Amino acid sequence: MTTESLTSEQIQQYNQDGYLIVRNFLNTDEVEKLYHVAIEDNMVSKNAINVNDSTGKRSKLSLWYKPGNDVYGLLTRSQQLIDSVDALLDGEATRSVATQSGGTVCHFHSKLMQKEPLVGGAWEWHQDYGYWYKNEFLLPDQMMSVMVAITDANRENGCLQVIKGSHKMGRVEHGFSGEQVGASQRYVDLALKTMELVYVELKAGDVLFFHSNILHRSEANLSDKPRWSMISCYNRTSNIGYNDSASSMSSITPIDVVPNDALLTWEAAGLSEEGADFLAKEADVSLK
Ligand SMILES: O=C(O)CCC(=O)C(=O)O
Ligand SMILES: [Fe+2]
Repeated sequence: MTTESLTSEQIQQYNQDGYLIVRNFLNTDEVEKLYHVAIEDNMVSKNAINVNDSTGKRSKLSLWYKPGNDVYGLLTRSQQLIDSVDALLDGEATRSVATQSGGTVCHFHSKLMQKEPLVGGAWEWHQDYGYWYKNEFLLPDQMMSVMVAITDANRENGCLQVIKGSHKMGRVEHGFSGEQVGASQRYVDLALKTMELVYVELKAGDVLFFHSNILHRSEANLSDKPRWSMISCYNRTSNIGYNDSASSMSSITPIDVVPNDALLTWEAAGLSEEGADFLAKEADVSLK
């Protein structure tokens, strides 16, 4: 794992663009471990939810709230990742206020996104805060997502696309689009008149940090290569989700941080039955 702190230029770039890519965040051994555990993880497949796109293509995802002692948990709780998130959340102006009010970094949820070759479906344009608003979190600047590429992600296998700078629009209206909830097409079209659409191509081990209000989507995976990634979402203790249904209250529970080498050196396998509180599709207000 990289041990370099984010620079002030990187923080500025995140605040300006709404996202930041850190290349080679994980080294080859770490990615290999993550990949092998993930593809053989019975708990991941057992708890996978299928989400259809508007053309009937199907994506699989497994979502849990409380980060555990499994490989994913050790990564999401690693000092390096938490320090990076801590440096990016809030923006400079409100940082000291958030810290004073106990704004420690918390883990909202993580999901393993499994976009299989040829069948892996698209995700409509949306803001993650478009969903999280329904959970009644009030402060979008205190929420973000971190995508860890477990396999390479590129145009061919349906990498993430973002509209650069769109987080500055604030929350956009969302409505149903097939089984998914998507942002108002009108506002997406208007954003694209002046803002750049960026294909976020990642190599396995690269990490993308993105603001809860950035508009993003991805296309179907029409290639013969899988596109697997883990998305971990973070919050601060100072931002209460008044309608957050997760019983673990992980979104306002400070993270039990682990050293960077835990992922490689601690004995850790896949998800376990006890502890991990998986999302059942019918339980989540934001998917309804
Ligand atoms: O994995 C993707 O392509 C996008 C998924 C996403 O944006 C989400 O689950 O919120
Ligand atoms: Fe998203």
